[in-house]
Amino acid sequence: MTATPAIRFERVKKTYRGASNPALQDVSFDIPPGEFFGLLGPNGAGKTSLISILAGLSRADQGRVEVLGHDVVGDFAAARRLLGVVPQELVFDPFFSVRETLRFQCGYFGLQADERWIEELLDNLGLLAKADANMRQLSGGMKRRVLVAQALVHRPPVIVLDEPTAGVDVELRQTLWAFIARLNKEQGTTVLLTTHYLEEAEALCGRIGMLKQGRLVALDRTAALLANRSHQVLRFKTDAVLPLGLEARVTGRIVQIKAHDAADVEQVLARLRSSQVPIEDLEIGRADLEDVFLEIVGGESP
Ligand SMILES: Nc1ncnc2c1ncn2[C@@H]1O[C@H](COP(=O)(O)OP(=O)(O)OP(=O)(O)O)[C@@H](O)[C@H]1O
Repeated sequence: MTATPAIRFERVKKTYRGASNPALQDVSFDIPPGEFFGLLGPNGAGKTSLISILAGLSRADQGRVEVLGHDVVGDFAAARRLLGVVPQELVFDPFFSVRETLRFQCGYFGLQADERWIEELLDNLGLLAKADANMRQLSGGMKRRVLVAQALVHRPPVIVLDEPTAGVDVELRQTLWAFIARLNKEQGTTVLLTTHYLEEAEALCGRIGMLKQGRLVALDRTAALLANRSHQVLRFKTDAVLPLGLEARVTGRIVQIKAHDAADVEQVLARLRSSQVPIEDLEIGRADLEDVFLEIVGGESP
């Protein structure tokens, strides 16, 4: 017998009023307990819509969504209590302190505040020094840390993070991921993450789903997604303009070109040489998740 999935999406459809295209079209997949799952897709693919339905903030037109077997509509209170949601937007009551915000959140779930756990959260998220500061006095990065603590304060077995690292500094990203990875590993907490940072998803997520225009276009183990790509990638830096017709991914000075075999590599290098393109720091590597993403989702940025 298979365990009840931590999260189940079953034929979820959603079209916003007045929209010409559906935001979600027949999305179905399960996330088993204990998994670290990454949901990827370009802007407007439907990631936030799916998470809003899961969190009970929005309703699907059709389909069913469950958290550990509890329907998010019919059994809303139970489903919501099992979820810790870190939303994309920073919304707070500015008159509470950090500690009060966390205590208040426990009350929302009808639970007694667990002071030891609150201290642990404050400590692990680097918030101890700000624990008694009013929310309005905090920087954006600190507010984001509180959002994470707030999502975890009732010890949910399933955590949902909607682009938690958008625009945050390296230190917070590292602190956050170390803590979430520990909860996943040590307590078996299920994690559903959306992010535009594909290196993050590649490093953290055991399995990945990709949405495109509201449809699930890929669903596999991260390692399998990477292994299925047969090509290598030629990476180098240059300031010069590339020869016309050479298909490349360019990020600032960094150029990446697909190469299927050694003959391909030779051919690309010969073209660069004959066009007198000076190159630095040349390396040949494996395709990464960004290559896979671009191949599946088709040219739209993550
Ligand atoms: N409240 C709304 N009313 C109308 N249309 C909406 C609403 N929210 C989202 N949409 C539309 O639904 C589609 C999916 O949007 P959604 O925010 O779910 O995508 P996303 O994958 O989270 O994008 P991003 O990466 O930019 O956050 C988009 O076409 C968007 O314009």
